[in-house]
Amino acid sequence: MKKILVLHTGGTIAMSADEDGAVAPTDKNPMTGFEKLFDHQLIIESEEFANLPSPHITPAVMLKLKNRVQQAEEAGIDGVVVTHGTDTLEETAYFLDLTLPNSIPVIVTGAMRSSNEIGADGLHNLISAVWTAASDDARDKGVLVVMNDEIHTARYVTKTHTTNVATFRTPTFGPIGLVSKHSANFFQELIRSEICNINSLVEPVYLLKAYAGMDGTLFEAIDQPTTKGLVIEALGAGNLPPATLPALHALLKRNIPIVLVSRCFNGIAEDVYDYEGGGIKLKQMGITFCQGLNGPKARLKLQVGLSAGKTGTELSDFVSNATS
Ligand SMILES: NC(=O)C[C@H](N)C(=O)O
Repeated sequence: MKKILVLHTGGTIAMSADEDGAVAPTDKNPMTGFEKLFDHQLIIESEEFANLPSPHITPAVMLKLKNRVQQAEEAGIDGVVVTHGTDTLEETAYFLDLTLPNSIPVIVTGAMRSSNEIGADGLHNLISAVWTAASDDARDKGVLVVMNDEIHTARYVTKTHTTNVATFRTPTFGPIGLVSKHSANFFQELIRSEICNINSLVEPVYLLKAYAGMDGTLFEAIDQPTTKGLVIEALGAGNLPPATLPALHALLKRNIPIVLVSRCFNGIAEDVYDYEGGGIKLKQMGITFCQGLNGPKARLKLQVGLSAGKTGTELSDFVSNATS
């Protein structure tokens, strides 16, 4: 019998809709009390993380969650399920993936429909997540996201649709496994990356999205003594409007690390174009290209690297690739 800890943090999975269809957190989490569904597992539930809509989840909460999962493995727990709102689910899952040194399965799940809506998906996702957390095949695979019968890696999964239950997708190569009635089935594995077992957070690290006609105004606005880092979702393969460059030079002059990803849904950022604001020029300025992550995850990777005390080349090597 496996001991599975279910950490409830909130989100639509723990919400209900009123007669007008307005969705809000409930007084009693509707996802608790299902231990009887898992006669072969010992389910331990915890609501210590309150009942937060995931737009209220911060990196500080993610760090507490990381410490709680680490404590659970040291206490002999065989697997952990985290129920979470889907708006920031991929960020919490990736933060845990970057910072958890343990090998037990850690599965993050949620729901796109609240608990009392027709076709509610929360309980099905919770059951799938528990079966995956209890699977020996889910060990040493990093943090996983289980939604809609699919198993995705925290590193690459992203929310692609505002309401659809199939919203979580992994661009390019898809899920690494599928959940059938009572088992988790894997058909891919990730190249594991460095783990930073941090216990504090460096902040603030900003994220800005580039757009046609962008100038330096927003970059000047974050050029503050407190700023610790910046990630830019750049145009195409990794290019920026020329009007942004003076403000970026000013940030780099103050040794503020700047990391660049593409705002494109698929593909990777690389220094291809040799014109003013092109990727080759940006790399020559000292901007680090991050391959394989979206903007929010690259921001977390930069923040975790800084929080682990990385600087200079060590930091740029750490953030330059999803697998580094
Ligand atoms: N489906 C969800 O959970 C969305 C909700 N707004 C949340 O992230 O808390």
